[in-house]
Amino acid sequence: PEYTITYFDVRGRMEHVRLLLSDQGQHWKEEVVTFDSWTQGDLKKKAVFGQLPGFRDGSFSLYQSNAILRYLSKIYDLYGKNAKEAALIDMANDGVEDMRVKYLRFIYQNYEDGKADYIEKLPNDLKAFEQLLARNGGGKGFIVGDQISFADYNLLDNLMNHQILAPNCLHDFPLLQAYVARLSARPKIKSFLESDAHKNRRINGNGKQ
Ligand SMILES: N[C@@H](CCC(=O)N[C@@H](CS(=O)(=O)O)C(=O)NCC(=O)O)C(=O)O
Repeated sequence: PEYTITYFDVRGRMEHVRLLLSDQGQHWKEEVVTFDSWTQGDLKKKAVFGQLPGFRDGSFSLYQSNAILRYLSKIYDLYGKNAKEAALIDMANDGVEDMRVKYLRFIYQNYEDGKADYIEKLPNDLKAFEQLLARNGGGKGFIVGDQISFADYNLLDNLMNHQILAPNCLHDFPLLQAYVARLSARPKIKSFLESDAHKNRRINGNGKQ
């Protein structure tokens, strides 16, 4: 397949898709959009919702990061084994999306003044994922079922971003701590995380993390 990611030079809302593609042994092209070309060119007008990321699979074009994630999950069998598992995966992914929206609002609108409060309140959100993991076979595997799903890549990226913001944020969540270590040690994920492409890409457009 000919995959292309069209996005700003950030991890942002696409690093979990990059984790998924890497873990599934896939390659992709990066079409990096600068803020100038975004405001002066016609990319914004062409984007369905006037926003990035965009994703192309050959001539097939898609926007909305969670739609991109779900599209790929159907190609690589990352959506659980049945309707119930798929629904639980959707529930977990929607929970990650809620955390992401909160994180992005904090990063872009209230970083300096809101940092202490955001970090203090973090356990309230993390606890939900610790409990979700615990309910799935004692939390030694994936967030739902006994195979990796697209929600795992999203949760992993989200947790790693929060460990950069607050290095000890998983201190009281042993299952999540082991989960991050376990998933980031998967060989293809490990080499992606060690790549310059990943390491040199900022998490957020304003450089705050
Ligand atoms: N729901 C969309 C949100 C996309 C979005 O907010 N994109 C931002 C960039 S980022 O927050 O994803 O980094 C954007 O295009 N901003 C520029 C603009 O809105 O003109 C998704 O999940 O893809």
